[in-house]
Amino acid sequence: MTPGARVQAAIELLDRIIAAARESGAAADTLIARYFAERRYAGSKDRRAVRELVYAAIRRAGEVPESGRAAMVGLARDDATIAIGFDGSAHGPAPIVGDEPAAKAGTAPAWIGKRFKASDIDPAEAAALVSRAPLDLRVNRLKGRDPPAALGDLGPEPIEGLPDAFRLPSGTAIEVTDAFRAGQIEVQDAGSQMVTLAAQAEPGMAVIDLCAGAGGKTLALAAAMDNRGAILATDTDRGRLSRLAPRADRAGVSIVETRLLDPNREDAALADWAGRADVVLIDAPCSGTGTWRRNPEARWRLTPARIDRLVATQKRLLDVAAPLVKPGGALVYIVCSLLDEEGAGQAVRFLADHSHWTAEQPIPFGRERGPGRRLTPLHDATDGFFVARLIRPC
Ligand SMILES: C[S@@+](CC[C@H](N)C(=O)[O-])C[C@H]1O[C@@H](n2cnc3c(N)ncnc32)[C@H](O)[C@@H]1O
Repeated sequence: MTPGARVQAAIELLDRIIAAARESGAAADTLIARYFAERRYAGSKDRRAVRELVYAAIRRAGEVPESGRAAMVGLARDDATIAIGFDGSAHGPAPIVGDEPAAKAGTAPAWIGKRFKASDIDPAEAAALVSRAPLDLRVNRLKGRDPPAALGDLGPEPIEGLPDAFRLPSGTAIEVTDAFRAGQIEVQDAGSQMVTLAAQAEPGMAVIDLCAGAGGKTLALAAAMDNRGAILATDTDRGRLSRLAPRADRAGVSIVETRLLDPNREDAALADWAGRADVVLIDAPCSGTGTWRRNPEARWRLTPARIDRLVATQKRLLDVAAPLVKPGGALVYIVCSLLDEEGAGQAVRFLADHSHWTAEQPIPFGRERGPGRRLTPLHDATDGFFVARLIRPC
């Protein structure tokens, strides 16, 4: 593809991604995969280059751009090498005219910017939320403690405080390695590994992973438990939960039972676990403001109403989880959001509503935020998280 054809492809893709963001359609990665499935003639170098252009345009625009062309014109105004692609050739976009509208550069929609300010996220912290994330891995202790030797050539870097973690440059194709296929390593952001440590999971414990999804944290808990004890992994999303069992098999994990929950009827489905869990971990559904490094177009999809709904679900899940914890046990509350209303605010509310519960220091990472701790990309070089460890009275 010529430089012009690459810019034109990026414009077409951005149009689809913008429409999907407005209509709650498919994610950018899915749309990019579909686009190239229809264009088999594009080689891997072209695909990579177009993808880079698309993500650079997404990262640059805090508000949803008017159009794919406006997004790319904005990028071209910052970078002359991209402006060359607007060449008016057969497969390229028309040349940029003098006062043509361009998407404004920014970090987040203005209304989210205000909420960041209220949560003490300053502009430098907010800007780091849309930087490029590295690729973090967790060595699966159940299959050996050292990073697989075969990955040595990729230059794995250790991550301070996390003996099982190492970091590779973003974009490393890890899924094709034998070590990945054999379950020796899992892809998991360092922040996600850090907040999971708040569970203090040990062999023999009974643990509920209430919002287990496809099991990212479930597998880390099982490894910390040396595959001894019991984990109940639940979720309301059948598709995500169904991906957990094959991942557990690959990782050599056999202590996990999965259970699909009905939204709003979780208590009935969990009655057999009342007062039994050493730990209930809630990795709650949230706005995901802490994970924009990986899916920056997510900030175009958020609305105040959606955050209100998430806050209500988080509160409900905390109330569902409390009776499942045994006396003296712990409720670990996690969100990958930097907004206090989803993080520290929820923990404060829970402690006010549940007398005699107390908050313990959850992890030795990040910075204190209310009754818990917060990790941010700028301060901790991880995705953004809030975590609290709440103890049920004996
Ligand atoms: C942040 S994700 C979990 C990610 C997962 N723990 C991991 O580490 O990969 C939040 C999950 O909460 C689930 N969820 C939403 N509402 C729920 C509910 N009422 N009960 C249980 N899970 C719920 C979503 O389907 C989603 O999988």
